[in-house]
Amino acid sequence: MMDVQALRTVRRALHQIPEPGFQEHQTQAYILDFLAKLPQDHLRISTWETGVIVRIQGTDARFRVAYRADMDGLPITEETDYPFSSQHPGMMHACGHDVHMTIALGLVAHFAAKPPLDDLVVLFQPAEEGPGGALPMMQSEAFLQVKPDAMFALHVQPELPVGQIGIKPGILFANTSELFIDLTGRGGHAAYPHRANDMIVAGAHLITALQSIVSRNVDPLDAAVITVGRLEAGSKQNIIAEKARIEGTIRALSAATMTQMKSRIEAVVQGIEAMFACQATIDYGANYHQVWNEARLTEGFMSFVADNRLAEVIRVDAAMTGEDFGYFLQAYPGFLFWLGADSPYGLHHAKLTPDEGCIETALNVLTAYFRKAAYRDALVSMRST
Ligand SMILES: CC(=O)N[C@@H](CCC[C@H](N)C(=O)O)C(=O)O
Repeated sequence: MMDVQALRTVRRALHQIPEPGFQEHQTQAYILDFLAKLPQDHLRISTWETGVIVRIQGTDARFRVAYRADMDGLPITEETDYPFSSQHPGMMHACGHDVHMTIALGLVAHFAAKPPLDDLVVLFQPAEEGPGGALPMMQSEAFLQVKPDAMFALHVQPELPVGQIGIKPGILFANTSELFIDLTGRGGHAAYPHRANDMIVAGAHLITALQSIVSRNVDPLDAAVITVGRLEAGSKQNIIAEKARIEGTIRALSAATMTQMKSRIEAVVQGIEAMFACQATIDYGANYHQVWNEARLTEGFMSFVADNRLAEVIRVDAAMTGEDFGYFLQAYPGFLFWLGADSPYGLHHAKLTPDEGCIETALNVLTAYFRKAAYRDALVSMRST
């Protein structure tokens, strides 16, 4: 394995250059530069949009498996005390994608020097936070040329200690949909509310009404979330706002509940239109398919990691996070696991500080798993059923 200090240097370099989805140009250039310095005999490197696809030729390939890392940052102003904090104002790697990419680069470096049995494809995928790079990458010619038999990924988990891995078969992450609602009324002077149509008041009612959907319409034994993360309205304290924009996300463990929530949102929005005599439009933005871990591969991986004492494996509950890796897992068997990264602040927080020790844990687990082709039995049994 590459030495730990060199990998920390890679993570810190990537941490400094967070970029929005499909704008990961500097990140892509860094990755390509890193890859160019590795032994090239068994590597085939291509790009797709701002992503990178690396194929490592196996020595006795019976299967082709893929490992995916996401690349984009978030529009958050970093508040860590890192000497290597973000150099891109207003952007931060606050979801651990810098760590994910470092692990993927460590994996390529390891197998470039001594190739695995099966073909291993390592994907650097843009735009996980939005608008979603997995689906278009999966449909791209570049990906179809390296179509795998199975796919794997991880996500850092600040709430688990370093050395622990959290996973379960079946659903791990929720179905998600973005939510953008634009309200249009009539602007005017603050002193003449009766001659205007105030979209701040309409927006405030709408946000409150949206909260009733999960609490009053969804079966309490079913898990669902509606979060409004952004509200934009008005220009000055004494001007009545003509427009309001509400941005949020909807999550559900079942696709049927997602459909039900959308139809309730539409009814509530129609009610707001009637109540405030305004016009509303709804846009559901990017929708991510649930992350569903294939049972045989997942159970096999859990036993492999535990039996070889590579990490402490715990069976976790499903989470309401989303991941466009869910699209890959809809089409290809595989799994995603949580990697303990022990940060006092969570994902999407300006002070997220994952413990870099998690990089070593991940590489110990993944290099052993791919080196031993420990997924083969599960794939063989899936072929025969
Ligand atoms: C792991 C994680 O935090 N993923 C994101 C995925 C974003 C999905 C989409 N942009 C949305 O907001 O619905 C998450 O927020 O869970």
